Amino acid sequence: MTAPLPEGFRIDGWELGGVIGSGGWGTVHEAHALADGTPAAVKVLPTGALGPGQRAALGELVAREVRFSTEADHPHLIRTHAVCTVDAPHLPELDGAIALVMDRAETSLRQSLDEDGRLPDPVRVLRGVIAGLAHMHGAGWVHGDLKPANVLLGASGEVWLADFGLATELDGTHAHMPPLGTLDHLPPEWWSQRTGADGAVVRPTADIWAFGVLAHQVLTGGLHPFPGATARARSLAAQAYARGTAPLRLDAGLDEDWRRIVADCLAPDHAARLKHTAASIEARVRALAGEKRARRALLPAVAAVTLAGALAATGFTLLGDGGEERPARRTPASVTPAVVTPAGNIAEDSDVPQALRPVIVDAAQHCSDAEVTPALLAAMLKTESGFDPRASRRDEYGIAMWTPSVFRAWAVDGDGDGDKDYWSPPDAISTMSLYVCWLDQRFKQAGLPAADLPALIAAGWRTSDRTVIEERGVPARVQPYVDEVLRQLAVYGR
Ligand SMILES: Nc1ncnc2c1ncn2[C@@H]1O[C@H](COP(=O)(O)OP(=O)(O)OP(=O)(O)O)[C@@H](O)[C@H]1O
Repeated sequence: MTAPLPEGFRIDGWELGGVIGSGGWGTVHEAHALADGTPAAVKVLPTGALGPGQRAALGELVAREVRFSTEADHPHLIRTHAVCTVDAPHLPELDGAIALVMDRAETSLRQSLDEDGRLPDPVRVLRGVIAGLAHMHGAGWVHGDLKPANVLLGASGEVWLADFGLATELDGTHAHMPPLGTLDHLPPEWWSQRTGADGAVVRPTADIWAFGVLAHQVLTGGLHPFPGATARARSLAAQAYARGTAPLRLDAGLDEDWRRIVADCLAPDHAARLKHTAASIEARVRALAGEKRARRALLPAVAAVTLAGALAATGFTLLGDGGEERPARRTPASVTPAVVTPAGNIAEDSDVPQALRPVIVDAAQHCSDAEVTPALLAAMLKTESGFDPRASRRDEYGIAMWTPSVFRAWAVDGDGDGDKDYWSPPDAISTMSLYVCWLDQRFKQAGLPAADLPALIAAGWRTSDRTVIEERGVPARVQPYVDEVLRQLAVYGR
């Protein structure tokens, strides 16, 4: 094994700290940006000692990782910020090595399960994992190596999928990948597939199987769903189950809802698993997490209002005639007596239309970062459009005033009608939540002051993540907008 680069070594604009760990291809270091101290992790992949075949394989892995990471920005996918070449003529083994500069995680899910067994909030972690996976599949990618070691956990509670070396773009309904992967998370059909020159066929249903195994592990403090002392034995048990010669025996500690989700993910073959997409599993996990959270926080009746009811009550209908929606003006929300507002929920006596509240609460729950609350989303919507789904201004449209090109890059189908549309409040608000969640994480990673995050998020929404990070605060030109959001936030979140 090559000795690591020394602490203090500089690669382009980054200075290395201590070693975090090593994998099959290289070593991961702590690091920070010389310009502003932004923490990062740098994966150093030496190429010197590799034979030509290995070097080509490594080049391929890096190219996939980088291409994926630049194309698939998402709050639950780790980002590669830069790819550099190590310039160290005095260290021949490392000279010319590839260095990937990434978001820095605190630990991995593997490590947390090994050290702590049961996680404090396993469902939140699973929500992050399935949201990242749903985004990948939606963007036409398969992860191909989903396992606890490839789920990284950030210092502020971020949940990131990592290691996209095996991520492969879907080619129609499946893609090919080299036969690597990890025994413990490979679907049973993998063993009967032919591996031609292109490698094994990998389909989204393989990730769904892997999520089923991972969810079982996370919910049971690390137990694999199939018995066996070794990965080989467990995979044989999974194959026996898939052939129908052994039943699926999930841990007795799983509650009924989770038991159903895990069993669906572990449907015995590709065809049976096909009907459970990452998006449908994500919706079930979110509903489960939302229900439990709502019960815990004793939310008012909003959580029970259905989306359809909410839409009908706003006068917003989704019509099939040429895809045109015809929203009607809402009647003002009726004022109800003030109640104690759980932190971040919307004050009952505020002017946020009642019918929009479940939509906003649901969208905020999609983000696991504490700053993205229903009250913050409501304050931004009020400031943007006064909650008017038909609002427009230059090239910004709808209740969240989305610029179409930006919306397209992030779009979420919040109302589940198969279309992503900024005129639809659930789509516009869910997408807003996803985007501000990402802004929040960017600003935390950049080390901006935690107390300023709501203001910074509002500023980032009006400008960009880069502008706010470069200015290390709210740019003067959007200060009036930010002040208004904060004023509304104080009213809604009190
Ligand atoms: N961005 C990151 N931030 C913090 N720690 C990281 C980051 N990426 C990887 N690590 C940690 O560094 C160690 C090595 O990771 P690496 O991805 O190189 O290998 P691996 O995933 O353990 O194995 P392999 O990639 O060979 O399957 C692991 O402990 C991993 O949790």
